[in-house]
Amino acid sequence: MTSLIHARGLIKRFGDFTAVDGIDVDVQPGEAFGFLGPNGAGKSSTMRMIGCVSPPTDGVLRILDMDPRRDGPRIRARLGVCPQLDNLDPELSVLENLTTYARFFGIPRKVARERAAELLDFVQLGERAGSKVEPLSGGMKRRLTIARAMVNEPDIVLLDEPTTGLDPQARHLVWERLFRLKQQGVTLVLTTHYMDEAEQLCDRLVVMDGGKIVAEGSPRALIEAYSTREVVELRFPDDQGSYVGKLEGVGERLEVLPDRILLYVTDGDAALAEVHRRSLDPAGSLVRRSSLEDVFLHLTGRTLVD
Ligand SMILES: Nc1ncnc2c1ncn2[C@@H]1O[C@H](COP(=O)(O)OP(=O)(O)OP(=O)(O)O)[C@@H](O)[C@H]1O
Repeated sequence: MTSLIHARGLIKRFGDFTAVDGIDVDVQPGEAFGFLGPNGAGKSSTMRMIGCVSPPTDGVLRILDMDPRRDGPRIRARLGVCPQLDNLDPELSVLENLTTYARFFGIPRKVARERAAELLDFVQLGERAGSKVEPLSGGMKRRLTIARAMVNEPDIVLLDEPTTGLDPQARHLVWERLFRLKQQGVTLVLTTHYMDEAEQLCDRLVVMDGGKIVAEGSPRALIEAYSTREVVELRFPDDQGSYVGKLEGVGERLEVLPDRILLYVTDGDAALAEVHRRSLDPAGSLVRRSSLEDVFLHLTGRTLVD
């Protein structure tokens, strides 16, 4: 089967800084594929390359069997994109946000209106068609962005953190719509911080950190591969000084490797937290509270404290 997305040794540099460091990715038709990882892992940079808005610095990238460096506009016409910022037009109504967007793809006005109305029903915003965007809640805006991404009947839908910043109920509504799209056979590629969502939605996941893929597989396989029977109890007081002491106290339950620390947890959703050496102080003994917590939060959607 031909991959819809095929990347080999894909690299993105910003000046001297390497944001995406030689990753390999293949996404098949109908697959829900997730990029998971902490802030700054390189997920959005990867998505922007796939979305043909940012050219790769190096490596092979083929989307829909085309080369983004040559065929960007043709590829973009067949993608649906939900960026992290909704960038909806506040001057336009909910419906017009879709119909205007449809015009960029040369979709005839009548078809655009019909399609937009159907999509608004699909994302449960049919009753808001005539209202302006601004009074909509964050979750509604996100659903509208998903509808907008579907307006050109795309071959691949790219979603950059579709549920970040939403309250649990709004998150659930967005997620449920995405699940419906997946059931309809739409190819989804998304980034997320939440392992629980990734587990429900994604057929395959890559975990990114420091621009590299550090783990890959089905959500279940990843959880099983990185779980142990041991329950790690970590409590982090606010004060950073005593935090270090506490951490040393549970040190035997952390696996400290030359380039990273592995933290194994099995209290419910087992997950792997990888903290690279950059989160250690020069002596290699201090783990900053934010790093461990952030990574754990990003992988599991839960905090370590209590
Ligand atoms: N245009 C840019 N110029 C310079 N550095 C950038 C640029 N875009 C991203 N970066 C850097 O590249 C790294 C990866 O960023 P990226 O946004 O891809 O990470 P991410 O995994 O999507 O994180 P987040 O979850 O916060 O969105 C970060 O250190 C970021 O500061």
